[in-house]
Amino acid sequence: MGSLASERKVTGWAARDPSGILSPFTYTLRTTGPEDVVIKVKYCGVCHTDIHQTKNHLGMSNYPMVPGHEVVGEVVEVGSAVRQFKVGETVGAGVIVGCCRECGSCKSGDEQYCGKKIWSYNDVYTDGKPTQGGFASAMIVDQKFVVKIPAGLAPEQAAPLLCAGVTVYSPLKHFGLMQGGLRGGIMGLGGVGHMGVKIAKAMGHHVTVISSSDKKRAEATDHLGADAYIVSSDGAQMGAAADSLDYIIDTVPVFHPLEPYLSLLKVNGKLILMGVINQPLQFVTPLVMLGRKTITGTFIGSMEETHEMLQFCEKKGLTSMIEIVKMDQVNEALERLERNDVRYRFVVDVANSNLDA
Ligand SMILES: NC(=O)C1=CN([C@@H]2O[C@H](COP(=O)(O)OP(=O)(O)OC[C@H]3O[C@@H](n4cnc5c(N)ncnc54)[C@H](OP(=O)(O)O)[C@@H]3O)[C@@H](O)[C@H]2O)C=CC1
Ligand SMILES: O=C/C=C/c1ccc(O)c(O)c1
Ligand SMILES: [Zn+2]
Ligand SMILES: [Zn+2]
Repeated sequence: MGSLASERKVTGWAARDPSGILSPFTYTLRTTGPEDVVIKVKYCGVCHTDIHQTKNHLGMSNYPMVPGHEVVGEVVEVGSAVRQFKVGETVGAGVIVGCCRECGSCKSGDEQYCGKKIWSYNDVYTDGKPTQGGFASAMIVDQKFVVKIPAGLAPEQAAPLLCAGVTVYSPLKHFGLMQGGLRGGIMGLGGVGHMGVKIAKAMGHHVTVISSSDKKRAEATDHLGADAYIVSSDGAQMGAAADSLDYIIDTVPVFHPLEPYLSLLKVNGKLILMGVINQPLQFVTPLVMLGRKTITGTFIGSMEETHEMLQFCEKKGLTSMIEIVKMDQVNEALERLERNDVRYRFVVDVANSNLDA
């Protein structure tokens, strides 16, 4: 690591084009500013968004791009104005690393909805340099976007919580869906979905998994604690669950009809969209009007919610179900993730990887 005065040279694994294939890439991090925390990356979760971004699914990708926004590591240096973090502590960083601090969202503590937010990768920082993510030996992050990892959470377990975990926790809190006894549906049992089951169960909800196949039924009920499991293509199972759910967390990353799932909601039920889908979805309006139902979206969570969620997970003993890989296996991991072949989150063991391989 360089000194406070110099820029740091780091190695990450970057996509170079929409093939999304990652390879070693060396670049420099900015000189540590007063508010900056320098993080030696230990682990980084692999989110489906990493695929959307590296493969340019949204048409806004810039290359070379080092993905990764479920970052856990060790503080190796802090700027002169940093008081809440100390060298040696285990910390995390997530999807955004900057905001305007002036707008309504920033002032109300919902900085993730800031119109001038800065993404942890595939964006441009205030110094004009590209932001690069956590598939790298180090990151430098403004202290506002760094969070302490509770001692009761293993670092590799905590990594997926920095995106998948807070993405579920935030809407449940915001929409007043944290009280026990609610009946929730989790659509898409993947990285976000499996944390949805765990967090909703820990809140005392009856949880139904809605999956595209029967393959995950046993794990969903026996390992994750789901109370029910529906295969979305099975009309009888879907019909039997009509008008039964207070909310559905929809994590499906591809185009899909909404009407079958709106029919599962009770009156006043909420369909909470999380999947990044760059095609219009549709529904006939009576399905929403005649049950006063809500279709809404949600985006990660605030740093305050991230802190709260980590405390909640530690208190409830929640862990993510992960498959740890080294960086030279990351391209295979991304392929498997895209093929829905992971239970349920890949986590890259960055610190023990040979990044120059
Ligand atoms: N809004 C936000 O803030 C966030 C959004 N995201 C987005 O949410 C989505 C899910 O992310 P993540 O959980 O990491 O992804 P995963 O790939 O881990 O999980 C997605 C799940 O959706 C289901 N699925 C996958 N492909 C299909 C398909 N072709 N048809 C039907 N169902 C399918 C599978 O569940 P099953 O096998 O049960 O059908 C799969 O496990 C992504 O689009 C991601 O970009 C992620 C984090 C934050
Ligand atoms: O995985 C975290 C980010 C999700 C995300 C949500 C919406 C959007 O337009 C994105 O580009 C990413
Ligand atoms: Zn993510
Ligand atoms: Zn703002």
